[in-house]
Amino acid sequence: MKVNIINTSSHPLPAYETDHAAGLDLRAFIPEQITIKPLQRFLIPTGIYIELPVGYEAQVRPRSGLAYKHGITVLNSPGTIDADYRGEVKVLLVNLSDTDFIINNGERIAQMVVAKHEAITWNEVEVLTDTKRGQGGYGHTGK
Ligand SMILES: O=c1ccn([C@H]2C[C@H](O)[C@@H](COP(=O)(O)OP(=O)(O)OP(=O)(O)O)O2)c(=O)[nH]1
Ligand SMILES: [Mg+2]
Repeated sequence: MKVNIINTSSHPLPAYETDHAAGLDLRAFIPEQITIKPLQRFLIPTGIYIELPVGYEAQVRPRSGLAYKHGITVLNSPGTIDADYRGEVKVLLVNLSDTDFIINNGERIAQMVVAKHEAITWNEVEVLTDTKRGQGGYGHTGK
């Protein structure tokens, strides 16, 4: 599927890094570098603008390596890019480690998965159908 994109950054377009990867890696488009201090959050520009087909969304997800090695994750994970959004794609990173983390311009900071979604309409009723689980949740089935 072809998706319209404007790239105002000086970096390559978001890309699948392996043949069958689900996520397109997003690169930081920042002046030089930034430092994210412990527990600090940072909204990082990518310099890209996309136009998703109606019925699709893009999810902004963490990169596992950054999370595992440095405690860097996407605070609002998964971030949601709506099909009608025309602004710059931005990545909200947070540093959950106890040390500063430096991000350089052009570094791959997150990944974006494009997915189909349903648009529903509500059928408002008085009673919902019965199930074995019923209203049990939040650990209802045990540890
Ligand atoms: O990680 C993200 C999440 C969102 N967005 C953009 C695209 C999305 O379509 C828009 C709104 O996001 P969302 O609906 O999650 O935020 P909101 O706080 O509900 O804002 P709004 O009132 O604009 O919907 O912000 C990003 O660039 N990156
Ligand atoms: Mg919203």
